[in-house]
Amino acid sequence: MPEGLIVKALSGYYYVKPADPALDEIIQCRGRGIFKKKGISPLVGDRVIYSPTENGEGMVDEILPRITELIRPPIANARLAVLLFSLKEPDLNLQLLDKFLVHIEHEGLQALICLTKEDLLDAENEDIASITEQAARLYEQIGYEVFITSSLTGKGTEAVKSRLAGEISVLSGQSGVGKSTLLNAMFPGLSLETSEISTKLGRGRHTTRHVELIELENGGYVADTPGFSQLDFLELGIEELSTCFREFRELSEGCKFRGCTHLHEPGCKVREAVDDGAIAAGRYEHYVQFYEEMKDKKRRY
Ligand SMILES: Nc1nc2c(ncn2[C@@H]2O[C@H](COP(=O)(O)OP(=O)(O)OP(=O)(O)O)[C@@H](O)[C@H]2O)c(=O)[nH]1
Ligand SMILES: [Zn+2]
Repeated sequence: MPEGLIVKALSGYYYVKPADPALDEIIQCRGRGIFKKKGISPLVGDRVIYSPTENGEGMVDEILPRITELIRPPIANARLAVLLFSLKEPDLNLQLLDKFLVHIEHEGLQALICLTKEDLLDAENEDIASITEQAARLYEQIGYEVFITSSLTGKGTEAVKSRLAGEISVLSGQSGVGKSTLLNAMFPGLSLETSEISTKLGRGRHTTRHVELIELENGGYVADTPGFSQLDFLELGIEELSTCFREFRELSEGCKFRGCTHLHEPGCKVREAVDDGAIAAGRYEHYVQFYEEMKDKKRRY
């Protein structure tokens, strides 16, 4: 039976791209009734076994094991989360970046940080230039890949492009940080609509949503949906939060108390590292803020 990739799901149909490169037509498929009975739903990004039916359509018979599974957006097998944060317009927001990173760590994806609109930094913006450098160095030290990009000058775009090859990626970032513009700069054939145009039409690009994978010319796929649209912490246990701060993980094993929250317990290695400067104060501050936010939510629900 042939294998394929679900690239779109809409109105009960799954659109499957055959794995065989000789078959370049997308096949419109239904899912087997058994999936529904078992409470399984095929997802965009699923590798599946399908069988062609007489009417030129097909049937998804089997879903191959997933390596990751996101709920919002509903996508299987994405391995890379590309986080876009503009250096200006809007200003770099490291608290939001850390929030995204918590979610990505929780989902088990790899994060790739793109600091966009580098061309907007000029001689008058020395402060921002040094904040940018510091941020890039900080996140690299923690173990993330960081790219500084400009879709206007092309800086960094080739490097990001080659990282997307062969991967299923989700792009995340606030509205206006340049997601569509970056995709267009990397893959001119795509001609994605950017914000200016959609505001003219008086509606956001992402108002009617179905999830779809955009095939890239280098064998990668990007989800055409804002990734991680829901950034509340409802799915995350409060005790899991500190494990989503990568640089806390190993250190926390040395904390005096098991289940140390790193807030006020004596003998806390994480807080010691903050005092020594081994953990950035800003990251720790965000940890405390998110912790409080989660505690608050628990009280309300
Ligand atoms: N100067 C400069 N402007 C950019 C760059 N990238 C994007 N922009 C501008 O930023 C605005 C928003 O860009 P989009 O690509 O539409 O942003 P988006 O993240 O896709 O936004 P949403 O579709 O709302 O999620 C547009 O006016 C772009 O021209 C860049 O590298 N440099
Ligand atoms: Zn601790």
